[in-house]
Amino acid sequence: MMTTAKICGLSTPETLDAAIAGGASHVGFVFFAPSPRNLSRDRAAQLAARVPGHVARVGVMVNPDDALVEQAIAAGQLEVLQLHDTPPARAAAIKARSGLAIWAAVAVRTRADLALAETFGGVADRILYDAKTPPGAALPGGMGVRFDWHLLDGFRHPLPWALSGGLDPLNVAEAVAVTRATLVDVSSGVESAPGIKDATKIRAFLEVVRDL
Ligand SMILES: O=C(O)c1ccccc1NCC(=O)[C@H](O)[C@H](O)COP(=O)(O)O
Repeated sequence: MMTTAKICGLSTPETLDAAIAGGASHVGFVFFAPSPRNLSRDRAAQLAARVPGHVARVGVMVNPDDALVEQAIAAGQLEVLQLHDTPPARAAAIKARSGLAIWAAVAVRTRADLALAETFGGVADRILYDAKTPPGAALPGGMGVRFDWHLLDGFRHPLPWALSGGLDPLNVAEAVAVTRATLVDVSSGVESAPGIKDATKIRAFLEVVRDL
């Protein structure tokens, strides 16, 4: 079983380059104004131009309107749209309009939360199981919160999926051993402060994933 990694919330050329050189399969660009990782269109375009063809550009958005989706796709040369807090019908409309692959984030705290994944059948191309952030939190993701990976034990995944939420270089091997995830996603766990990616931590994370 081979596992690949998405490094999310990149905002500088240096850390983007570290993710690419380290073997990331996907890089994530955040388009959500309250996030410390939010990208301007100019910055997204600058970063997108550095990404080689074998690495997929993922745009991360929170129930976006059509204007934001269009601007983000154009600026970030996006190939995948990762949608948080976006109902299935709206995700379907975004997919129909954009023609891009859709990853639906499913926020998990309890096993009951997994039921949401089923509702994206026929709509999403992948489910991203992410940890549910605390009530009232500013962000629905990217907060370094993890969920009990054993909640996925025996769950019949309705779609291809990825594991996210509170991963870091020290716990990702155990997370994959428990869940058998073939794609993992990280943001805070490779940062030195919220929104500040750390190239050394990115390399460390990707080295662990490569050696799994
Ligand atoms: O990262 C953000 O700032 C963000 C903002 C709004 C919606 C989603 C966001 N991040 C989504 C991601 O893909 C993160 O990588 C994922 O939630 C895991 O984050 P972390 O637990 O910090 O590794």
